[in-house]
Amino acid sequence: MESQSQVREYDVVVIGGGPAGENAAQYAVEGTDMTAAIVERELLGGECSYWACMPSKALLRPVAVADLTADLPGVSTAHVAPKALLERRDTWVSHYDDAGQVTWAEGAEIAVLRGDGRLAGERTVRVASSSGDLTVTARRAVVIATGSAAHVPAMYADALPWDSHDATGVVEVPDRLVIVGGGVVACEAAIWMHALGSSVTLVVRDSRLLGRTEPFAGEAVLTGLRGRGIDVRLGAEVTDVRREDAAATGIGKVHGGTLTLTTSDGEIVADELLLSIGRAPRLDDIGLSSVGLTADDVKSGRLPEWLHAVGDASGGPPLTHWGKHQARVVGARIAAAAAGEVAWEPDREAPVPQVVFSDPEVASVGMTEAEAREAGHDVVTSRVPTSSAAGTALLRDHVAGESQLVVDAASHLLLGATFVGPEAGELVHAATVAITGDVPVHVLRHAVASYPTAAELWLRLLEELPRELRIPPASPAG
Ligand SMILES: Cc1cc2nc3c(=O)[nH]c(=O)nc-3n(C[C@H](O)[C@H](O)[C@H](O)COP(=O)(O)OP(=O)(O)OC[C@H]3O[C@@H](n4cnc5c(N)ncnc54)[C@H](O)[C@@H]3O)c2cc1C
Ligand SMILES: NC(=O)c1ccc[n+]([C@@H]2O[C@H](COP(=O)([O-])OP(=O)(O)OC[C@H]3O[C@@H](n4cnc5c(N)ncnc54)[C@H](O)[C@@H]3O)[C@@H](O)[C@H]2O)c1
Repeated sequence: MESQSQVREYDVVVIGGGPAGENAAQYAVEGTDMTAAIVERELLGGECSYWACMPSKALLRPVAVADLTADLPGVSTAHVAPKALLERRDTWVSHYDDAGQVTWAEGAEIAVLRGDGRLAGERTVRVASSSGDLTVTARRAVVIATGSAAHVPAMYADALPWDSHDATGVVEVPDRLVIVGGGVVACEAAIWMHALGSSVTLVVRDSRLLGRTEPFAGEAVLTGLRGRGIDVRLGAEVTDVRREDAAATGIGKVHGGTLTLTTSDGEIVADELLLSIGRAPRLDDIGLSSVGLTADDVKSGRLPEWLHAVGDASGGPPLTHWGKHQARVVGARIAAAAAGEVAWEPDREAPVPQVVFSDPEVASVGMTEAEAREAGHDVVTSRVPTSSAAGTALLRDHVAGESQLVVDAASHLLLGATFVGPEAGELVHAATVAITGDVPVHVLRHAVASYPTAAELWLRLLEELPRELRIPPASPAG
């Protein structure tokens, strides 16, 4: 039990024990004699382990496999068993018990301090818990890794809508579920909730799904969702929400009586509403003003040398792998500085890949065609049906989607890539490597993929590029 006045000192103190915070602590002290502590107020492992990536993918994978068997002659068609599907989810979230992660932290010699962490001055963090306050000072660095929180506009608040915790932690499957939003959470949750038995309506304010990806990817997902019986209303604005007897019944349970949504596309009556309209860094109430900083300072990286921000809290792309990458970079910087060295880093930021585990799967990295043009590149693209390689066509009977490369005509360098269809998430990594390593497309043509693997789609994409991109660009005159 901590006493009111207890003070402890570590080399590195991390506020927030999600994947980004855990990696920052680990990479800062690993192989050194420095000490680290992670302050966590809920479960060590964060959103990703219990309420986001892990449960959502545990729910989606069996659905994808069942879909595949329905499109693959030679095997019997499998069906989703809702109770077993939820049990699989429970296993993957360790029944909401973080003992395994605590064992990992102890093994890495990282202390876990339970409670609410707030900055309380330079290199100082106050940890408040039911067992009293603890003051922790950091000899070297403090890392903010507090994650992000879902947007809930005032219009929705009284209806107590579901957020992603409820959707990934679903216990009671509502008969009629309306999902507001057309982004990643909406496109993934629609699939597992439909598979569990909900009749799903997606209300999308924009004219397309997955607005930050190539338009052809959003169109393929729209066709996929509608094809499985999900009602997708594009360009529909919600103007009013009413609910009878809203009640805080608990995570994943239906939060009260019937809901009525008034939208520009008519009235929708449902048993539950999942709000998935984006997230924002969780930077309120972490004591930034005690060191003269604001949330904007954190998001724009204007921080004193002892303070760092990683993961969703940094305002960067809210993705686990990106947060973990930032954390490895920051951890290495802290370790190097403590040794009087400077950590090696590439001279530009790595490209950010993302996989949307929708139907069909969408994977992208780097710039879209529109982004590349906007950035002033002379752009060449090549787009082919994802079924157009023997290896992709063999994966199932009907391979939906197209895939595309975006290339800079002057340098022959890959600027971006999007894959839609089976194995998209695996196909995109070669693009990430090519962009990170500045491999021009005339060289990539000589990276031979095995026949007949899905990776041979790369050959199809590269062959579709103009012939002049098959040899090195002419050197600039002079
Ligand atoms: C439904 C869903 C599915 C997703 N699927 C994927 C996916 O497949 N792939 C992917 O890359 N990304 C996915 N994401 C995004 C991913 O979950 C986040 O990018 C990732 O969890 C961010 O990690 P983090 O460590 O920055 O923050 P978090 O995982 O949010 O962890 C932050 C931790 O800090 C703690 N904390 C916050 N404030 C304090 C405080 N003041 N004191 C003490 N502790 C505090 C919180 O309790 C939490 O444990 C998904 C997100 C959602 C919502
Ligand atoms: N597979 C993955 O990698 C994965 C899965 C789930 C979530 N995530 C991460 O979580 C983040 C949050 O996901 P998300 O789906 O909540 O956000 P998102 O940013 O992906 O999509 C938000 C959607 O809500 C719409 N919207 C915004 N404000 C609105 C409003 N007031 N009314 C109606 N619609 C509105 C947007 O137009 C968009 O369609 C994502 O940015 C993503 O990085 C990743």
